[in-house]
Amino acid sequence: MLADPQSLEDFRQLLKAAPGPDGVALQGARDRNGQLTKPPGALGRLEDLAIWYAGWRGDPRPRIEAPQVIVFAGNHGVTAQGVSAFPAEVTVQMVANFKAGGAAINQLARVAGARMDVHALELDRPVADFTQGPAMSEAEALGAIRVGWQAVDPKADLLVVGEMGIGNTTSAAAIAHALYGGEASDWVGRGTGVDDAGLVNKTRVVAEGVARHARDGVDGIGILARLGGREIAAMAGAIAAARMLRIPVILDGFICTAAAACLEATHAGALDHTVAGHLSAEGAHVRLLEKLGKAPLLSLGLRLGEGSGAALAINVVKAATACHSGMATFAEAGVADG
Ligand SMILES: O=C(O)c1ccc[n+]([C@@H]2O[C@H](COP(=O)([O-])O)[C@@H](O)[C@H]2O)c1
Ligand SMILES: Cc1cc2nc[nH]c2cc1C
Repeated sequence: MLADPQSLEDFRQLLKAAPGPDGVALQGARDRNGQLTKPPGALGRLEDLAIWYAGWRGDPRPRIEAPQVIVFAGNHGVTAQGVSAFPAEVTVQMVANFKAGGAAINQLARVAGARMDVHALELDRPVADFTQGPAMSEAEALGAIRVGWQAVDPKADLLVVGEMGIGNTTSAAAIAHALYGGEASDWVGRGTGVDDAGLVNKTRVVAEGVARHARDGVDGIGILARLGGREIAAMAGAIAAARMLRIPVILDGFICTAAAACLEATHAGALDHTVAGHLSAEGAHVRLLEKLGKAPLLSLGLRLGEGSGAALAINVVKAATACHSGMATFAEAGVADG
């Protein structure tokens, strides 16, 4: 069994000591890719995806049979500042909807052939409003990271982490601003649909939070605790646990990517086992992905969260490995290889 992080410092050390891809499997997959019945490079990014996946799984001819989607939910004290177009009660109501199978992510997980788990994190106890103090104490952040860590099925062969949390685009914008600087307005978007006045207010809230919490010596994990939320910390924990288990991860939208960015800021390379599933319509997602050097697989104008864009991208990664592992080589098919 994968040992839990015992403290935030332990979590930092685990990130640093995490395994890389299997070099032999990577080379085997590259060699196989060069022999498949297609002009070199003709499957575009599907080829890179299949090789990347093979390296992390340690298998030059892998199959995807057990994808897992995990949705984490959390509530945010910063909603008291009027930063969302929807009331905070929607978080608990949507959790009931996930459990009843009625949300978009239930349908998308089913289409992708993925198992889906839902973890609601202390919804009756929102994290603190970060304009007033740290969103979470170290102990609270660790607790949420551990929920995410333990939620990953060691037998899964592909992972999507998604979230539900009214107010969490404010938290994600504050994380991005704290990690990458610029102006607060560079990172703030409309979330569930705030109007122009709402956007101005949200920008002020993000600027205040970052001015209060982003100081020299506060790393990605420190930022995660001070400006994040339980569902955001849980996503970070799950992404890190997947790395220990060599399970490739597909990142979802703006909030999921902000959670992931906290890991990369703490230890460069911590996201090498991840791909960006899609580009969210939340304005700053494109900037965040650029900072991480990740090109999204899909761009469909989604801005839902829940893991929806990443769940759609499971089908793309599955298609990439199906081609890679199922296609005949030139020699097997008796096709002239130019
Ligand atoms: O994934 C995204 O890029 C995304 C963009 C905008 C909104 N959301 C979802 O909307 C909620 C947060 O929006 P807000 O306006 O309450 O901060 C939260 O439940 C997210 O899952 C998600
Ligand atoms: C209805 C609703 C569903 C969501 N799913 C993820 N974020 C959401 C926000 C709202 C408001």
